[in-house]
Amino acid sequence: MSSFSGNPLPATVLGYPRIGRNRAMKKAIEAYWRGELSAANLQRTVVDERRAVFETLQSAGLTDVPCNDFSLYDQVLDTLVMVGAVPPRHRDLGLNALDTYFAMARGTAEVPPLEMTKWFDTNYHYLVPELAPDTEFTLDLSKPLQEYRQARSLGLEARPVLLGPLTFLHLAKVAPGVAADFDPLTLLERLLPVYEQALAQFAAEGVHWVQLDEPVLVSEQAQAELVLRRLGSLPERPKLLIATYFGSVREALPILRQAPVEAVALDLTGPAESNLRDLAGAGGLPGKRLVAGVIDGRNVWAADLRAQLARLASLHGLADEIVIAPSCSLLHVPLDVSLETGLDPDVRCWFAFARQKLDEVAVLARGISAGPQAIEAELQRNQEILAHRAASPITRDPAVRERVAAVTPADEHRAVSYPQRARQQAERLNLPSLPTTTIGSFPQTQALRAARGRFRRGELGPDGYAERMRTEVEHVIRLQETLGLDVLVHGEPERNDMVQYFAEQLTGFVATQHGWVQSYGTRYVRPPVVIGDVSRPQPMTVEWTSFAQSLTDKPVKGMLTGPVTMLCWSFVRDDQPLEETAQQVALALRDEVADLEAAGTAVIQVDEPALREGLPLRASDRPGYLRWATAAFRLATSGVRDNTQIHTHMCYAEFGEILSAVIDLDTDVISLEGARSHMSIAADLSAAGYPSGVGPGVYDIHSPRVPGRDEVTRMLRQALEHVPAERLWVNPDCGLKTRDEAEVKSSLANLVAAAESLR
Ligand SMILES: Nc1nc2c(c(=O)[nH]1)N[C@@H](CNc1ccc(C(=O)N[C@@H](CCC(=O)N[C@@H](CCC(=O)N[C@@H](CCC(=O)O)C(=O)O)C(=O)O)C(=O)O)cc1)CN2
Ligand code: MET
Ligand SMILES: [Zn+2]
Repeated sequence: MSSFSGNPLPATVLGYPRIGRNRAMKKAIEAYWRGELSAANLQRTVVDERRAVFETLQSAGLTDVPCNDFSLYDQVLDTLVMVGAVPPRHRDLGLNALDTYFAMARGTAEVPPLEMTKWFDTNYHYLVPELAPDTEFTLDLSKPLQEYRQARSLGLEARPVLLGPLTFLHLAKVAPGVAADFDPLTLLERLLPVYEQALAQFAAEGVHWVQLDEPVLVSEQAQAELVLRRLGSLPERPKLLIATYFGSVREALPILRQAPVEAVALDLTGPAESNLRDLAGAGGLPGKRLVAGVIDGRNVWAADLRAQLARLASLHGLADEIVIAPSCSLLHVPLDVSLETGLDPDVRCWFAFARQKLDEVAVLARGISAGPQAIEAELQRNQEILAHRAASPITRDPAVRERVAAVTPADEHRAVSYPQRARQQAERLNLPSLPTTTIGSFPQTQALRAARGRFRRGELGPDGYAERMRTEVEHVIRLQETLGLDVLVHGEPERNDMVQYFAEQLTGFVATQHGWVQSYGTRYVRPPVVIGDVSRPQPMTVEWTSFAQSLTDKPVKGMLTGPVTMLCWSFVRDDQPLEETAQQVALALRDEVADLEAAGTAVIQVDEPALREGLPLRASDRPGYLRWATAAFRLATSGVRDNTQIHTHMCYAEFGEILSAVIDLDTDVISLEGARSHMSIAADLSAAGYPSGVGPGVYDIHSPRVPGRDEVTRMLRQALEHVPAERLWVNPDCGLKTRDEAEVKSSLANLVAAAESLR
């Protein structure tokens, strides 16, 4: 589609990716951290990349463009700064505003950072505000105003995006040292005046519209009426768009209808399509603008434009005005599919990344304003692409389907129960009590990544690359032996990422070259795409694991990524239930597990860090999800002999709601993250009747801080109050890939010393 020139169309986006062209933001911010770029030059990059996005949005022909959706790290952190809620420990460092910001994000030698956790059910992580009964709020509107003024200088009347007060308070946690029963929502009366001042300042600046993001309305309505009434009834304010996303608003719909605001954004994709029925049933949004989220903002499939036009037509009369948009910020999809020159063009055209989604909203807007005949050519081409995909043999593999159909309940269960297996495993492995291990990855150094870069560019041949990786594996094995760890790992040096690495080897997935999506701060991932039935043409990890095992007498753990995590961190098919794809991935992994076992691997870890993240936001959808998710994991792992030990690992989780699912996985050992409350997870698991081995992470790998021996010993003593010694494992709380070798050495030495002192 060519770029637009003509009247602006009733089309917008709720937010756009901010990683910059060619990952410019990552590169600039990390250079600043290393002291290689000045604050002024960092700011220059921000302005340049911000401008590039404004220009992209403008050239796509959108009527309304957002601003303040850019960020140096995270939009929740930006909101925290906007309302002046910097925690005392970061404020007291006495740093300038920029360095205080990064101190909250990353911590310093003196103080830990804010906690990081998942943004709803996505793979994006935000920083968790810490609030206390005495938290005071003061307004700092400089960032939103700066972005607004930049847009205006480019001839754009942009719409500042603010995270709304309800969502901000819901996402916050109780500050350290404050009673756990303190409810941040009680600060609403103190926070609302700051939002009122913000709206007043925007009005004084001449801002037309402000977008308040309140995704929490999808699951929580407490105080919503009050907030919308208070902000809506301000005398001097810009028009207000209340943006909801990640699901249908149900109970919040009457509140949004009644609220004295000018516009509401609703997710109308996937299961949230029920918003459409509810809207019609409720009599629409009279007197308001509806920002209709008809384009899926979280997945990468080209939209069915004709179907969306029909859906938009059904909205006729339900609002005063319809503006077409993606269902949520485009933060969660890659920038531009036209960069993917490595993809088969016949497949590439099935996808729409952020840039292509702009064209989709624009073309739909044109179809609505000027009639479908005005976009006949686009509709035609779109139908051809969809028909081509539906008929493509790539999408269906009869052999895979037959195998899935033949799965029996027996395939999803270990032959004997845990106590019996545990005895046989203990005999085979002969481990000391409180066995020590790590979660899999060792530091992914710049040198390793550079070697992979040279390999990709053809400057290093496959043999040279494999040799380089073997050298690394050997180094990691020797290091672990020197440290005295009990169950070793090969270190995962050959993996670009724990999901992409497997996707690159499985039929049915495609990986991208440039499809970066922000995961947190300056850490990005390239989620692969499931385009067809999944199968495993050949073993994926056996050579590396066997090589590592050949170097040592200690057991080396095989290391795989589980079916649920493979799907949660990929873009999934929209033409079949997730459950079916999960079974396909599980069968591929089951074969890998069998091959590892046949090669002599006695311990196999299948990571499921995303099990919690995949939990549906709505409680009523959860049991169904947990049923198929745990079944897929067991399908992948229960084909082994009794004396093969299956581990899993989970992180980034509030485990409370999934404890019984964790038990249902029926693993022999689980290692868990729990940076804040390490040992309470041990208590919770044992209270829930968890029967098998558990390694509650004894230190936080997200921070460069090295834990002392006594600290680790203390943690283990706490854990021992809940977990009997013969079932307690000693490990960090996640993989070590983001750390450097010096930190890893000292931390693991202290970990091993602590375990030994307790034996
Ligand atoms: N998929 C996924 N989701 C996840 C996690 C995860 O591990 N994977 N963990 C949690 C999030 N944590 C994360 C932790 C670290 C990184 C991370 O380190 N990302 C790297 C990129 C990792 C990667 O894909 N690396 C590739 C490409 C590296 C690269 O940039 N290469 C250069 C070339 C290097 C050179 O020639 O010098 C280039 O392409 O320009 C590789 O190693 O092969 C980064 O942003 O820097 C991401 C997420 C939750 N979600
Ligand atoms: N085995 C993986 C690693 O150690 C597990 C990471 S979970 C995000 O990196
Ligand atoms: Zn982890």
